[in-house]
Amino acid sequence: MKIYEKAPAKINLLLDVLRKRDDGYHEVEMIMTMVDLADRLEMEELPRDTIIISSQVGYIPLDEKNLAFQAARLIKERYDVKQGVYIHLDKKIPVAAGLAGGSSDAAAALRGLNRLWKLQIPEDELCRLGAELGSDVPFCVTGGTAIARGRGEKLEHIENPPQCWVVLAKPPINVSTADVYGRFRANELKEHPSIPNMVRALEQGSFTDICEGLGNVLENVTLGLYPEVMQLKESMIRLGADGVLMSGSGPTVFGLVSKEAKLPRIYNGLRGFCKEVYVVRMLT
Ligand SMILES: C[C@](O)(CO)[C@H](O)COP(=O)(O)OP(=O)(O)OC[C@H]1O[C@@H](n2ccc(N)nc2=O)[C@H](O)[C@@H]1O
Ligand SMILES: Nc1ncnc2c1ncn2[C@@H]1O[C@H](COP(=O)(O)OP(=O)(O)OP(=O)(O)O)[C@@H](O)[C@H]1O
Repeated sequence: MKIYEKAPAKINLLLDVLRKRDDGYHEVEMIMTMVDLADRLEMEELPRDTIIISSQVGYIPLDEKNLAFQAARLIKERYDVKQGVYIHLDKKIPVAAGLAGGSSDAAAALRGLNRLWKLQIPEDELCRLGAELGSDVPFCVTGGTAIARGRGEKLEHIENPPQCWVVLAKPPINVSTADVYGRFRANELKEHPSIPNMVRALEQGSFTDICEGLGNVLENVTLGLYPEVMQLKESMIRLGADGVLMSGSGPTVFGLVSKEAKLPRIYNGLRGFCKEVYVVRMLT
């Protein structure tokens, strides 16, 4: 039997860092949501005790470094599954982009293998397993729109956020999340973005307030390292996006746009100097 799972990309509407923890991770407060740019996983049971990963792209690891491989290995170990699995990753999400592509693949593998092997693992347990694989994986297991605290694993969902267009632009640089967090200095922060304001804006469906409330304290680190990310932000604003922010540790910049009629100008303007531009919808 073959099963399929979608693995959508996430964006951070808000990312705040509270402090560095003793375990080396940072205590964060974020608001994340999914967009309809997605990888697709095809999973097929193998009679042998083995995990095989393939993909149509050549620039991601296909061995135990792949997060989908790690998800399959974890579920096999914890639930004593003797069968193996073949997972094909149809990659559409740009890699090392701040869009949680690998994390979403891992989450989709957890959801899919739970179905394939009829394990009936409840969602909160899948999230706990996901947290062992990466900080963004629990959110990717549940999807939707959520506040994420702790390392990213403590989730509180926000119901019925409004829909809007999202333009994503990824400059041709790869950013290491560990490096960005490593360079972040909490004591140099002058302002924190407001979680309550953003939650209110989402709950009330106020697009203007959502755009005003966008904030990511990691932006300054990445912008300092890569001026082209700043240029991309400025271009998106100039071309008419209503709210613009870097996602995660970057380098992808997203623009929220309420009116469809604005999209061609923004897309064409960005494509003039940035190869990877996507027009997507927020997944609500
Ligand atoms: C930047 C975000 O993507 C925003 O959603 C996440 O905070 C990072 O999520 P992720 O890529 O799943 O992160 P992980 O794979 O768990 O960690 C990668 C590295 O980022 C740093 N890291 C990550 C999460 C966190 N709360 N504090 C950290 O300091 C750590 O150095 C860690 O070694
Ligand atoms: N299934 C996968 N898809 C893409 N990259 C993967 C995968 N598994 C492991 N990786 C590795 O993870 C690294 C980070 O890729 P990913 O696309 O997940 O980053 P990201 O979008 O910045 O994630 P985040 O937003 O969670 O920090 C890549 O350099 C790649 O080598």
